[in-house]
Amino acid sequence: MADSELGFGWINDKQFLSYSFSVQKNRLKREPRWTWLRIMLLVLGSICGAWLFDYLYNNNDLMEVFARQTEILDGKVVEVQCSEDYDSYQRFAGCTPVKCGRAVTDSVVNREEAEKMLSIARRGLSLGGSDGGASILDLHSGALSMGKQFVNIYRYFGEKVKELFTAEDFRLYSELRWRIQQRVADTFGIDPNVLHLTKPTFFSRMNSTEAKTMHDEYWHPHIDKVTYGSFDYTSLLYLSDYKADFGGGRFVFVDEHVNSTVEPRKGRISFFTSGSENLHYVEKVERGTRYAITVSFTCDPAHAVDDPTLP
Ligand SMILES: O=C(O)CCC(=O)C(=O)O
Ligand SMILES: [Fe+2]
Repeated sequence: MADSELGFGWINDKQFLSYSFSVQKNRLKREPRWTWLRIMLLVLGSICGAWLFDYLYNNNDLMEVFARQTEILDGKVVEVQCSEDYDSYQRFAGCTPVKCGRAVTDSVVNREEAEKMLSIARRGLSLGGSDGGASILDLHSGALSMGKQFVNIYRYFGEKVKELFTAEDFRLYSELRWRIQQRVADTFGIDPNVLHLTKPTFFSRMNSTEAKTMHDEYWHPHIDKVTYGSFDYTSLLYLSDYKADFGGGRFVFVDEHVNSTVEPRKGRISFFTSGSENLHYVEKVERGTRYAITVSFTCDPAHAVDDPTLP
């Protein structure tokens, strides 16, 4: 065979055979190293790719789950350092937070009781509702979202309200409020009797309808002590289930490095000291409807309110 037919004009058959043998030998020698290098590059590339995808397309904030919807928590408590917010207000020894933190429990209110509270929320909110995605009903003042404003259900609907709620509804509210108060006091090492219910105490209903007024914009980070003044300890009783009833709408504690979420679960109570050590927001609800009730406590007897009662 002529050299030219081989296509390698500058070597003959014998040279070619010996060349290809030595190339194969070298390749065999090099192959394990190259294979490992390729695998390592592939793994590294995949990790970087996944990280980049997550960074570009998912929420950029680092998040950890404090309470997952599927968990049943007896009581999960995390202590955080108290902010100085409480110094701007009168301090009440044995009540004003000196130990601050956040906690979640699924064992204070059962799902049946939460279902009954949900029924109260549905009935009350059926009278009105915001044009945007967030409606509230404040049982204490009677404030109900209506279109782009609020009305007083007790004045606006008069007798109709009496037909809507029963004495049992209000009894249940008082019973659950007292149980929550005891758990809050126990967790933060204070006497439950030094705590007072404070206003606003309200049901909330959130969905994905576009906001029409600033009252619909529940997703801004805020400090309850600043927003509501009298609050020292905030509690939230969730009346629907994250994922099953709605998407989005997780509660988020905003922290320096990693935010942490509470996934609502029917009957779950999330409670925390109300200062800036517990800056938080609610994620936008993406689908379905999310119900909750805010029940909060003050140390200041001047801001105490009685339990709501039948008008
Ligand atoms: O519904 C929630 O999870 C929180 C609501 C809230 O932050 C508030 O009412 O101040
Ligand atoms: Fe809040």
